[in-house]
Amino acid sequence: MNLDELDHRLDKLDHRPRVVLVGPMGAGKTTVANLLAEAWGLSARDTDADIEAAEGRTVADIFVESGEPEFRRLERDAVARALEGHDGVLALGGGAVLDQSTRARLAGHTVVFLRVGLSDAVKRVGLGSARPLLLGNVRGRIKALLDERTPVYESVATLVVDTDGRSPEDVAGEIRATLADREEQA
Ligand SMILES: Nc1ncnc2c1ncn2[C@@H]1O[C@H](COP(=O)(O)OP(=O)(O)OP(=O)(O)O)[C@@H](O)[C@H]1O
Ligand SMILES: O=C(O)C1=C[C@@H](O)[C@@H](O)[C@H](O)C1
Ligand SMILES: [Mg+2]
Repeated sequence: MNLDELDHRLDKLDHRPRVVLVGPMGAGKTTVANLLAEAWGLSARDTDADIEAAEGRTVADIFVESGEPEFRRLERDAVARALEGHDGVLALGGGAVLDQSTRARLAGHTVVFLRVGLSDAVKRVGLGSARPLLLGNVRGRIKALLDERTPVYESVATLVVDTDGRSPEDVAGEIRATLADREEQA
């Protein structure tokens, strides 16, 4: 490896997210990412927000106007960019891990799966239309997504944290404590 290649590799290492949060809608990824970033003095980034900023339209509008496959393509690229260019806390969209290349990219990262059960997820997402995959039958859609995706979240996670009945602050506190313990032992 020549010096340029080495620099490039080191540069990439410097810009790894401190932690990547995955999990279903309502798990609290965006909320907990902000709490962790604040506690660590880092910035929080969210791939849904990145996509909305780049496209100048909401996730819901992208689904309606361009369809889910186009959203997933934008999401795959947004995740790849954030994994290489963000050294803070990164929240992924709820369905990002469905993409095989995204799952491969997550290998070697600290990935936290925020687990949430059906009843807490339904309470948290409410009945709004900001989440296009839930339109029509929020409870039924969330149940189907949880059943289908839980094994996928588990497969990429290096830490699983239960969030049911807990405050976002409590969840963020557990993540900080567990990661600090692991670092001490490493
Ligand atoms: N542990 C928690 N307990 C109670 N409410 C929570 C908890 N975590 C998040 N919430 C609330 O649930 C709602 C959804 O949280 P948030 O937007 O962070 O979820 P998300 O995982 O980012 O969802 P999405 O995948 O749709 O972006 C917010 O109103 C948030 O305040
Ligand atoms: O779970 C999902 O598939 C989604 C979750 C949200 O974060 C958004 O990325 C979008 O609403 C799709
Ligand atoms: Mg979110």
